[in-house]
Amino acid sequence: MGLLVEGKWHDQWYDTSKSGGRFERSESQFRNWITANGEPGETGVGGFEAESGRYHLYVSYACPWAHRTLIFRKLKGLESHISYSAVSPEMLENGWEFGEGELADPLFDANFMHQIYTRADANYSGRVTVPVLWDKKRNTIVSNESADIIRMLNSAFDGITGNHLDFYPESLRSDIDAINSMVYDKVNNGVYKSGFATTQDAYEEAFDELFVALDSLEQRLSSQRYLVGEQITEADWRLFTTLVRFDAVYVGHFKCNHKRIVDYPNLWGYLRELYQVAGVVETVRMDHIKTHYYVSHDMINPTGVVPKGPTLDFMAPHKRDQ
Ligand SMILES: N[C@@H](CCC(=O)N[C@@H](CS)C(=O)NCC(=O)O)C(=O)O
Repeated sequence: MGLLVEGKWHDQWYDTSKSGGRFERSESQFRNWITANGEPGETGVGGFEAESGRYHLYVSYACPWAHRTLIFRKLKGLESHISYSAVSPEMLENGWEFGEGELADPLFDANFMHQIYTRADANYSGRVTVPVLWDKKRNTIVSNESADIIRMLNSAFDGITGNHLDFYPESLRSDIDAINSMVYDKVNNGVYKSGFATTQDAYEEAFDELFVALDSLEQRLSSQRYLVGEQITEADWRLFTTLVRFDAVYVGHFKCNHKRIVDYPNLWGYLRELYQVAGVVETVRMDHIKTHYYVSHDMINPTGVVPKGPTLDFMAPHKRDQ
């Protein structure tokens, strides 16, 4: 694990010394926006129009942020329009790396993800994260922010695909934004704040906030089917990718062990329902998920031994429609 400083790779773990042992996530730096006709999008930069075959998505199957983008590519019918490839699950001294066969880099045959970043910006300083949405025409990174990428995929290509499913409908936007910001801080990022904390206080603070949030989501899902009512929105997919990793990884590896998702009847049924949505199961690679976390974070798990369990029956009937 490491980062680029003015285009040079440095192998170093997150620095929590100035934040009282707290893990602080850095902001994504590539924030361009694809729109139907290339007009500037939400972040104000134009010139990236939706075109079939122009863009490539680099993901890790292990990563919950990248996983969101794979789900949107699938549900929005973009498979023949946006190519994708996955990196190896182990993230070691060179950061994310490409592998053999389906884990190779199909565009440049690069060895490491940091080489994709320096192709876009030879002097880039910052973390080398996935997902990355690459523009084959302008030879640069459109975006390395999953929250932005799923918004683009939600609408920019509708004229090409004819798929008008809308996971961010106008009338629900303020509710979606509100739940997203709580879920991001306490749950999506909350599990990382718990797992990467280097002091007892920082860990307990993140842990307590995480389970207060999960309790409130459990409550919410007792009276409504999805996070903002009766239709699946972006907010549900953003929560899903954390929930699906929770019992297999976050409970043990990130010490989020007050309760498992299977102990919450509503969250567990909801998780199974989302998992069973057509197309989603192919985006979930539990082998990559477990290997990535347990092997890559050697300051948390120095032996790199990957636990065999737990057994999770995501296909059991969810009965959320009753
Ligand atoms: N805000 C980014 C976060 C992406 C992110 O942190 N990805 C992790 C993998 S789960 C990563 O690549 N970490 C490498 C690092 O921090 O050096 C997004 O949502 O796209």
